[in-house]
Amino acid sequence: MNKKSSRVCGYPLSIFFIVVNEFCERFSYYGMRAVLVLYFKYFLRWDDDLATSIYHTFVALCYLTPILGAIVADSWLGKFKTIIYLSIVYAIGQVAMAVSAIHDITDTDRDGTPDNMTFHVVLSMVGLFLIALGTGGIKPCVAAFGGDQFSDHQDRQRRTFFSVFYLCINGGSLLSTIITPILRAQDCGIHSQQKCYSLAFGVPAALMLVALVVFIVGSGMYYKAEPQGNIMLDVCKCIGFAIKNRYRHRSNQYPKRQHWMDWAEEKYDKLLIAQIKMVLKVLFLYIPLPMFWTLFDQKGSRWTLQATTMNGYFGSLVIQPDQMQTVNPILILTLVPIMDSVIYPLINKCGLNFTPLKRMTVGMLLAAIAFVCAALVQIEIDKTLPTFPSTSQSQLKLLNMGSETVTIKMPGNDPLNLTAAQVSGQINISVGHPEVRNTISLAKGQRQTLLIPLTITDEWLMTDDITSKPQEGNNAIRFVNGMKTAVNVSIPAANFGLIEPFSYSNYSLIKNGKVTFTLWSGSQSCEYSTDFGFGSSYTFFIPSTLVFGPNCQESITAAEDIKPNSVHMALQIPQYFFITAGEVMFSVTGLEFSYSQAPSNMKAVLQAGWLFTVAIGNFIVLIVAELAKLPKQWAEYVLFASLLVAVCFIFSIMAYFYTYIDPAEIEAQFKKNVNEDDEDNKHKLQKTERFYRKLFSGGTLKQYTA
Ligand SMILES: CC(C)C[C@H](NC(=O)[C@@H](N)CC(C)C)C(=O)O
Repeated sequence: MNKKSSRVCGYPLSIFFIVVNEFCERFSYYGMRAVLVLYFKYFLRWDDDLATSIYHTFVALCYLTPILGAIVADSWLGKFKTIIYLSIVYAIGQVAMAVSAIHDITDTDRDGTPDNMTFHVVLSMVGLFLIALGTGGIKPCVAAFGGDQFSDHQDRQRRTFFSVFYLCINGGSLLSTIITPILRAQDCGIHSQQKCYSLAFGVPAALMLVALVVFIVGSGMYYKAEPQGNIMLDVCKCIGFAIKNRYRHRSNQYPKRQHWMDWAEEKYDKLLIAQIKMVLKVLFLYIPLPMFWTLFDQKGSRWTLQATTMNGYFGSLVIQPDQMQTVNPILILTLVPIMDSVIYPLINKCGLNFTPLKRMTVGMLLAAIAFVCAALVQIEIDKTLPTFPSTSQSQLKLLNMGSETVTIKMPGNDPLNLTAAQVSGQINISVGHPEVRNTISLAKGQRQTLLIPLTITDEWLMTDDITSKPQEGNNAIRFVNGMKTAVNVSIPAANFGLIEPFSYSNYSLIKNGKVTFTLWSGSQSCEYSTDFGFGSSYTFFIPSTLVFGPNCQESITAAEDIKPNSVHMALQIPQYFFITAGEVMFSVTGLEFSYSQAPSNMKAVLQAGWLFTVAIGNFIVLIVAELAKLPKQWAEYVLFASLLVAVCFIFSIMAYFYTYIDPAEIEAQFKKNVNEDDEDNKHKLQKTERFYRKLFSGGTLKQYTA
């Protein structure tokens, strides 16, 4: 094999183009993904369920298409051409997404909304399909192509390459997940200014083109392994023949063979059989691995939801719940160099042989620890959550809208004095109590507020209050108007509308931070400013005594229906730390392991097998979450952690019996022996065969040194 491209510090120069390509491609992918759900929801106007389902289907597809790309690369086009062609498909997909997000194209009435939504939906779905084909298709090829650039003796350099490759993945994704949401938030358009999704998709499209150009520029420097015919078809036929032949010779009269694949020997090349054995051995080892990804991929779902129930104020910096996910790539950028240059060498110095499979096992355990941390944080959060009424209970609040003190006697409760404009705390009442006055009807499982009018003999009003934490860390706000005139309340982001006298508005969701409400009654106005945290709910009461003017703020009463989140988001950092440390040990190692243990003609196929474990992991999340349906979130985290520990135990046993191989060495031996036909070499061939028979039945070929 001639792999003599120009070298810098012992590394082939060609890998520079490959890692830059990966950086740009991951920027493109994660940047587009960061705004995808919002595009579905706010541009295509889909509901939450549809948006989430299509999003997850897209992500799952991105991890299924690697198999397609790998087969094309290993059997037909070779990795280089596959990367070029699929990158073009990918870039077209990104451009289609950017064009689909230009509202002006179909906005014939120029009101800012597209008039032919079908056009935008179809174009974006075609775009997403092409992107899934492209990103998934090239993924196993780029990693394997990078590995191909190293000579067989450059194990150490190749390991460093996979670490740098992983750094580029995370550098690109980190940058894009910060940048594209900012681009989306800009206003742009020809006839009307709207949120700029076209720019948020356009920049990733441009980066994909850059990735393609960079990859082509390096063309003259790459080592390009030629595909060796339709290898996947040969593999399938060979396996099929071995199974059939074994079945035909099932009777005891036929001598047993070392490995069931040896039953293909009558028809197939010994080298191919040996290569299939190598692949099957690794694929067998992959069986427990999806469980790691099951936990890992919950960062983007469960953990982000957990963050929405937490307080994101870091001093003057406010972190939004979904921004917590960037902790993962940030930690990757710091942990990969630390592991490579400090931790692993230190472990080595201690005389421990920290083999790839041991690293992966430890990575799994770290992920399980991360979920135990998540469960502990959840228990803390649960302590701070309001107690909502059970199905046989009602909760009632009283708000005295009058200017006199009233005394309220409730069955089973002490008399309660409420001064003017005062709101009581929650009162728990068992519904169906015989003494409850029939003038108010309490609803089971509900929180309600009884608005006591200015004149006590007037009709009493009951409001239905919020019975769950507002979603996504928002604050649910409403106004009660105790004045004799209607009041209009607005803020730049929401309008509560005109609130009639002795009436109340619906809840509006408001983001955290300082908000100034403007109250209008006729030509008179009043400004009311307040600071919101995350996940609270308030009822603001406008009393009959309100005097519009500069000091009006003091007359308004804020009744806290749900406390703002108090458990700090920083408490999620340990779980992010453990899952990322686990990822470095598991994923970076697995990437390199999949390359190093694959036969030369199936490198991309094994990379695809590795990525397939990610796809399966994502499906397991859906299945376990559906089946388990645990009432407490912390219990679900503990369940996932326990499942991973169990799987990790099985994996460690499988790993114990795994023998590391050097595929290049095995292949070289077979090729050499097949080419020589004298007696001596026939003898050698037999010796080699005996050697590999021993190997595939569990002997030790290569002592792995980290
Ligand atoms: C499944 C992984 C091999 C995918 C890998 N992801 C990461 O490296 C993450 N740490 C990135 C983060 C932004 C989620 C990838 O190739 O994207």
